[in-house]
Amino acid sequence: MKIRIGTRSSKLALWQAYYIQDLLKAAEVESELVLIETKGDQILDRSLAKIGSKGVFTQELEDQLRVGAIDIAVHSAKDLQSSLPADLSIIAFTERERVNDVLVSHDKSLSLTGSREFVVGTSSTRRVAMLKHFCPHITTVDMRGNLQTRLRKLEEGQCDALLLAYAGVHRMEYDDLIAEYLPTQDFTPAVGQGSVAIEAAATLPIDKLNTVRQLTNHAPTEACLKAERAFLRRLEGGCSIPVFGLATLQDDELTLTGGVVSLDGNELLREEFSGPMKDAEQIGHDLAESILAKGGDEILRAVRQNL
Ligand SMILES: NCc1[nH]cc(CCC(=O)O)c1CC(=O)O
Repeated sequence: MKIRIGTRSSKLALWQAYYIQDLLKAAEVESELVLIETKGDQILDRSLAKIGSKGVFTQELEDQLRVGAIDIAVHSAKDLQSSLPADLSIIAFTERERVNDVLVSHDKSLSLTGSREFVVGTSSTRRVAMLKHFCPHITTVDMRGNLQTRLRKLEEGQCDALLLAYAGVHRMEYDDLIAEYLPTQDFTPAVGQGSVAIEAAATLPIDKLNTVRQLTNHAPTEACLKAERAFLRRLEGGCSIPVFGLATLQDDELTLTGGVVSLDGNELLREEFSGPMKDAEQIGHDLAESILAKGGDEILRAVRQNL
């Protein structure tokens, strides 16, 4: 058996693809990487929210899954839209990395907890809105491009710091530049942050599916991501709306905290729901219903009009 692994060719995407390849190799399962360019890789001069986030980093990979040119597609779970077409599914979620966002800078004395004013580069609507909410003294500048591009912009002085997912910073070995780990209680990460998701078409032969799943899936992470993704799905969101969600497990009890923040940062709704791990998707759905009923629907309507 040989597994063809489809991946984008950014350094982070390649790290993820090699990570999957290594998990397969440990069980002597052969694989090869197939590099695929997506719209998100080509268009670098417009914000993701404006391109329309739906499938911007995934569409071309999904096309190749459908025609059977690749067996699996590897994604950051965070970048995968919350509802997939009926003929595609996620067959595994890898064990999650630390989920925090981190402040990245050459100036290690920078912190978001004080009142010091500085400029933070980010292209995420969630991070911009959260900074407005928790740190109104901070100025943000839009910063597209892969991690290497953003770091170059930091070097050039276009901003004083970047706000990024720890997972990506660590995987690219930029830990030395971490000035601060943001607490997840306030800066709750994006749904799926820190896990690698494997997508496959319904036509993937069952022996390949079982092999890949058995060697790469992490059951506790899967339960958490199912809850988070059900939450996001009910809000009809992808990674470009200012929604956050994080599930954790204690024994078999799953706790999901999540919410939404208005683009101006003025309103932030957050709630926490718990229940047995087997009800992960129900918990996510129920949390979303509650957030919508408490004013989340209004916030999201305004967000969609503004993007
Ligand atoms: N939206 C881009 C993206 N997709 C996944 C990661 C980091 C790795 C991860 O969270 O799995 C990043 C960069 C970032 O948000 O800093």
